[in-house]
Parts: sequence; structure tokens; C-alpha cells
Amino acid sequence: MDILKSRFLPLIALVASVLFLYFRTPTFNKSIDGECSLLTHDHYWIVSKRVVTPRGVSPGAVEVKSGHINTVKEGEYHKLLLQNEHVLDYGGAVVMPGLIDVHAHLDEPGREEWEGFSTGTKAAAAGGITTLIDMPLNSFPSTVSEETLKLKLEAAKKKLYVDVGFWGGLVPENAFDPSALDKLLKAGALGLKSFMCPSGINDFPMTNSTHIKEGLKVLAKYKRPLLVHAEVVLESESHIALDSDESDPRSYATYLKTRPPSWEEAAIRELKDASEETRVGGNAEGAHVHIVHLADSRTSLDLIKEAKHGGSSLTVETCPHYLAFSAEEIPDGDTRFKCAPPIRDEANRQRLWEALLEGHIDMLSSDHSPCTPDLKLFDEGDFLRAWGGISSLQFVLPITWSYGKAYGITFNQLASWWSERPAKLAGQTNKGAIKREMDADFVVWMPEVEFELDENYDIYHKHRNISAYLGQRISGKVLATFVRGNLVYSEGKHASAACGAPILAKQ
Ligand SMILES: NC(=O)N[C@H]1NC(=O)NC1=O
Ligand SMILES: [Zn+2]
Ligand SMILES: [Zn+2]
Repeated sequence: MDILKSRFLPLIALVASVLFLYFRTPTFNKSIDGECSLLTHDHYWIVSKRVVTPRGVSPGAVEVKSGHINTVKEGEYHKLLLQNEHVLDYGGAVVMPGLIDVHAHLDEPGREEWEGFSTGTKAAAAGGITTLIDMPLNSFPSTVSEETLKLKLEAAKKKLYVDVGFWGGLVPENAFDPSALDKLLKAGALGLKSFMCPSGINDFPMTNSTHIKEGLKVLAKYKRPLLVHAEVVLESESHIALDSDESDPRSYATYLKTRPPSWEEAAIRELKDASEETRVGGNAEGAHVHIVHLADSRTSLDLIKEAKHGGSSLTVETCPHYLAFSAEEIPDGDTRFKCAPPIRDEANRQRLWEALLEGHIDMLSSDHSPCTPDLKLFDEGDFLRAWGGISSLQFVLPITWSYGKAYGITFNQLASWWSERPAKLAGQTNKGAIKREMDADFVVWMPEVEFELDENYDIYHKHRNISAYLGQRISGKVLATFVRGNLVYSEGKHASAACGAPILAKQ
């Protein structure tokens, strides 16, 4: 018996290790072929003349195996490829890391008539976004506790066409309750978000500096960021604006006056101080504060530069609508353009581009914040009462490209603003670049192809007529989107099942 055992031992070990390797290999794609992916295999090569890696843009071949990037080969890829392997040859199209949108409102559960996990993530997939991080407000209830995060996860089940993470909310109710915040963060919220002015949603009340400082203490322990809507209501200034002669609510100039840049400036000053106060003990950088949708490119931006220069852990995003539009051109009564902070003048728009190119603005996000068409009050065109929020999720890549071309932007800059830095903010170390061992998340697109966002264009947002981009002629057509190796969108078609994953922060 002992002899038998020793003789067969190597064979038994071999069989055991083959079985172990087989079952250890993720079977995600294999078991659900044809549903999660428009491909039928999970080991293949993507080749193109323009592959965007951290080293630059070059012809290349990317080997995808079981949802990950296995190899990246640069150079004349046709010579590198072996015969009989699955090859997706995208010719001259650009292969870039999938976009990561750190700021989207998907509004489910509770306001699925505004948007939803299914419609929102279908639009994301069609736009080359492979991960998005959902905001804690506009859904009902807001994501402000472990329980409400669980409701989000429940509502998202089987509806995600791309990967989706969640920000939790910092509100007065939980700000002084570190154990509640602990639970929310332990349950997987990637960070917290708060408002320094009314949010437009009653169940998501604003926070003051004291709340923010309390939140930052807890977040610092987890090394996760606080995202802040940085506008503080300076009562005196809003009254001056509304009492003035120019108070036609259909005029964008009226709205602009009600939310001056000084509101952003005051908020950013408070945030700078709050983040500096957290730089104590061994925590030289302090808690991470991320300013969402910066619109003012003057004093607010100078304050941000100052804080960064002083070593604060501060990052900032702006959105395509601040880079594409200027206040002067917004037609009277066209409330599709209403957002907060408001879109400012043309000189401001140009300075935002410069700040982005110079690295003072770190990244871009959509702030896709849709509503039902009735809330846009199209009949009245009242900028003061209409819902503030721009609907843009599906278009952010072509919009950034179309308006950025004039500034000479590169594909690597796009990848850094839309993938690399957002991945870092959201703590997703396995996403954001085309590199070995990263998740196989890609967008394949043709920058040169022009198209019009007209009535024939397939828009997957829940409501098409509220988007400020309708009617624009833009360039940059998304051909295909891959999420962890699954081809989830290809030339007008989505995979038949929604196999995106919820992303929860790791402990
Ligand atoms: N509640 C909400 O989504 N508000 C957003 N809309 C917008 O334009 N800015 C915001 O913060
Ligand atoms: Zn906001
Ligand atoms: Zn928002």
C-alpha cells in the first residue's frame, strides 16, 4: 500500500493541480457566453494601429485572458501574433482604457423615472465608459447609511452593463455619528459626498464646515476621499442679483447672477482650511478633499493651486459642459443648460481648458444629473425654477475630444483625465490603464468620424430631449466597449445580459 501510494503520488499531485488551476481560473465568461459578452470566447487579442498605453500611442496588440490584460505588445503587431488565435483587428481605431466616470446620478431606487441603473449603464457602455461611480443623492432614499447602500445594491442587481461603485453621503444626520460612517465605509462606500449649499433634494441636506471636519476625521482613517459640491450661499449676493433690473427668469444672465463665482470661492476657502486642519500627527497630507464640478476659473482656481502647492491632498474635477458651452450662447428659456454651479462666460471656459492642460484640474466627470422632462419646465423656460442638472453620460468622450481638439489635446491626456486619475480617486488600482494584469476595460473609438446628435441618433439615457448636447455635430464615434473582457457594446448593439459588477471598497 505504501509502495502504491508513493508510486502514484506524482500522478495524483498532477491531477490535483490541473483541477485546482481549472477551477481557480475565473469562469465568468465561459459559463455565460453570448449573454454577458458579444464575444464567445474569453481569451483573445485586440489589435490596432493606435493603442494608448501609459508609454504613449503606438500600434499594438493587447492579449485578454479571463477578464484581465495578459500581455501588451507594442510595435508591428501583425508580426507578433500567433496563428489560430482569436484576433479582433480594429485597424486605425483608437484603443484606450475605458472611461471611469466618478460623478453620475443614476437615481435608483426611488427616482427611476429620472434615470436608472439599466438605462444609465447602457448609455455609459455606448459612450465608452466602463466604470461609473454613482452619487448618493437623487435616488430615494439617499445613500447615507449601511442600510441604504444595501438598497442600492439590491436595486442594481442584474441591471448593470458596466461596473458601478457608490459614494456614500455625508449629511448632518450622520456627520456626528462616526460609528454610522464607519459602517457605511465598511459596507463598501468608496468615499463620501457632501453639499455646502442646498442640493435641490430635501432628503439630502447640506453640511457646514463642522460637519465636513467630522467627516474628514473618519475618512482619513480609511484613506478615502470626501467629494464636495463647493458652493456656499452668500445671502447678500443672491439678493442683490434678484433685486436688480435684469431679473427675467428666462434669461440665463439672470440665473448666472444668482450663483456668482464668489460662492465657489467661499466654499473652496473653507475646504482648504478644513483639509489643512486634518494635517496633524503622522498625516502630513491630511484627509483627501475632492472638489466636484469646478466652474470658476479665477480666484477659486488660485486657491486650489495654493492648497496643492502647500502639500494638501486636494483634487478637482470639471465637466464637459463647462468646457463646451459659454453663458453668452445659451438661448433664453433653454433650461437644458441649467446646472450648478452655472456655466460661466467664454473667457472662463478657455481658462478652464488651460488649467486642465496645465494639470491644475486633475480630471473630468460627467455630473450626469437628469430628471423627468416636466421638471425642466420647457414651456415656461424659467431658469430659476427648472431642475438644475445636465444630461450627458453617453456623450462625454466625443464632447471632450471635439472641444479639446482646438487645444491640441492628446489621447494620453484623455486617458489621464478620464481613466487614470479617476481610478485613483475611487481607489481602483486594477483599473484605469492598459497595462498587464489590469482589468480588460477598453473603449475602441474613431476620433475622426463625425456625426450629428439628431433625432435618429440612438441615445440610451432615459430621457433624450433634456440633453443640452442634442443637435450638436461632433466627432469621435465609439465602436466598442469592453468591461473585464466582456464585449458589452459593439456598433449599436449591447450584450444581452447586464453583467457589470457592483464595486465595493476593500477593507
Ligand atoms: N442634485 C443634483 O444632482 N444637483 C446637481 N445638478 C447640478 O447641475 N449640479 C449638481 O450638483
Ligand atoms: Zn453638485
Ligand atoms: Zn452631481
